[in-house]
Amino acid sequence: MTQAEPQQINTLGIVGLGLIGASLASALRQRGVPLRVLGTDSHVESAQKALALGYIDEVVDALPELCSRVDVLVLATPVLTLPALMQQLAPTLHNGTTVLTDVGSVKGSVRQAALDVFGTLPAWLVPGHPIAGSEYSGVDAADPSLYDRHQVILTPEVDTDPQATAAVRWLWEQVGASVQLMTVDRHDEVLAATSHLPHLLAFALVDSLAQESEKYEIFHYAAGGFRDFTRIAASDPTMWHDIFLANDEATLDVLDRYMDHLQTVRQALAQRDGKTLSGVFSRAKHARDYFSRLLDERAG
Ligand SMILES: NC(=O)C1=CN([C@@H]2O[C@H](COP(=O)(O)OP(=O)(O)OC[C@H]3O[C@@H](n4cnc5c(N)ncnc54)[C@H](O)[C@@H]3O)[C@@H](O)[C@H]2O)C=CC1
Ligand SMILES: O=C(O)C(=O)Cc1ccc(O)cc1
Repeated sequence: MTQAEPQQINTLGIVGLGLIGASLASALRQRGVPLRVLGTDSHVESAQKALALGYIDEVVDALPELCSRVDVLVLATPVLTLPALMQQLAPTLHNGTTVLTDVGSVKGSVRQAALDVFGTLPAWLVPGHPIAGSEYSGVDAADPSLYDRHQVILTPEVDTDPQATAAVRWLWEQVGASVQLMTVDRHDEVLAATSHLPHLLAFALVDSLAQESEKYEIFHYAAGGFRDFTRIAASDPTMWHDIFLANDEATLDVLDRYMDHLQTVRQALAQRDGKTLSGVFSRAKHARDYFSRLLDERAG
């Protein structure tokens, strides 16, 4: 499939200057991409800090003005804030001169919000999701190399303007990312398995152990595996509240399958069935070894 050439993009807008939004702005700046970047954040100090650090060129708090002054507008706020933002932007976006994209970790809820607000899926809407991030949040966590050699998934629909998709692709490629296209449903299913379920397990494990009688004493002995779980469990509660409520169905599906498998493992342990346990461990190790180069590349 040939890709459309992006129309000239001169001005970018970012709503939400936290980890993901400010990392994008700082990466564009560090790489010398010739774009004027306007931004806003409901937390006034975050926008001022992004300006002071030179990540953005101007703070523009009024959403209609911000939208009307940019070629591409990126929504980089928690997933459940997106319907209200789209509602506020709708009158300005109806002109169709601005490409709208987002970075939300769930895509079905973004599509539904667009349908609710616009009555149809607009040709200038290109939902997206950078598969890059960390347990840190806020403008202070911005990292200009965050997207380097990482993937960004875009979920355009059949009626999406190819030039709008090309513009968003171009943007992410400027900061070192490689762009993949996917359907919304496939995105939410894959991310439920590879990102949302692991976060749910980490939150639940750390919460459960922290509630036991020794309380926090066990954290003194956290090494290796448990330490890795605690890193994930340090992720932002607001962001993950929104992700799980927005992707509940796909997460429940994969959680149920995982719980079935966990029951099998539990039973094997209760019955001292070493053969079954070894089978589980060997297959898991084989999968990790097989994909280790790919996984290490992404971790860099
Ligand atoms: N943290 C991560 O590792 C990743 C997060 N994402 C997605 O990116 C989005 C942003 O996440 P982060 O940057 O990590 O969160 P963050 O908490 O670091 O930044 C979000 C920013 O949005 C601002 N904000 C919240 N509501 C707003 C509103 N109504 N209007 C204007 N600003 C508002 C907050 O003040 C904050 O500065 C989320 O949708 C998340 O699902 C995607 C990939 C990775
Ligand atoms: O820190 C980690 O382990 C992550 O997995 C970061 C992350 C969080 C949410 C996303 O939608 C994508 C990446």
